[in-house]
Amino acid sequence: MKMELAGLSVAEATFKSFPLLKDVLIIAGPGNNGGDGLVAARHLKLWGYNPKVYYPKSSQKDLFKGLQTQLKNLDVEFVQDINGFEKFQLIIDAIFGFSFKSGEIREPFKSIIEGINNVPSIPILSVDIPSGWDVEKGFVKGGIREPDVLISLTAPKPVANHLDLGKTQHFVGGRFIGKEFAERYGIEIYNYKGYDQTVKL
Ligand SMILES: NC(=O)C1=CN([C@@H]2O[C@H](COP(=O)(O)OP(=O)(O)OC[C@H]3O[C@@H](n4cnc5c(N)ncnc54)[C@H](OP(=O)(O)O)[C@@H]3O)[C@@H](O)[C@H]2O)[C@@H](O)CC1
Repeated sequence: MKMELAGLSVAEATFKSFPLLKDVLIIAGPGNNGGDGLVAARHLKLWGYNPKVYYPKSSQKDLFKGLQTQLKNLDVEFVQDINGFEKFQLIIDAIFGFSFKSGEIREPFKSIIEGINNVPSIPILSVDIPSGWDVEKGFVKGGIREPDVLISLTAPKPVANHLDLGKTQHFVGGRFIGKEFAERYGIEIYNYKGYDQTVKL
């Protein structure tokens, strides 16, 4: 359930930030961060975007197989490589989230991030953590370039304190947590408007 709502938050932040950039490449990593990307791809497709998904290390868990089936049923294309980034208007970075372990980034993700960094003209929306950044300390060499948008899920992580807020728009999508959970873990409940799943900080 959380992945569904988190993925919806990712799609909503995309729509709020980039309503006109319909040709989106979603790069999904091997864990739940990638799952958020798959869910976001589905919503974006239904909202009139033209998402394509690159999912080089797909999970064999039933939940993830189901997410892929849903996308295929909606004619969302899974690309087999990402040569020619230039044809996309926007990259959604759903490669690594809060379980990323700093240090050497293993392939194929090392080369994927290098490829993204080599095309600075395409904006990036990062899901929860800019991929390759240290979850506590922020950017480290080899990490993805500073994203244009970060959507923090559940609550902002320490990495968000290292963003250049002159460049990066920061959203949070955590409407799916209950009051009791928030109080227990000291999580701020933001002022979500109407039926919005996200709020811009
Ligand atoms: N739980 C919740 O409440 C919620 C969670 N949510 C979402 O889940 C995300 C966390 O998901 P997660 O824990 O599945 O892990 P995630 O960050 O996707 O990546 C793990 C993968 O990365 C890999 N890997 C690691 N280091 C690596 C390296 N150096 N180089 C290469 N690979 C490396 C690692 O590989 P392994 O070590 O297993 O070989 C593993 O396969 C979170 O950020 C948010 O988006 C939201 O939906 C809201 C509610």
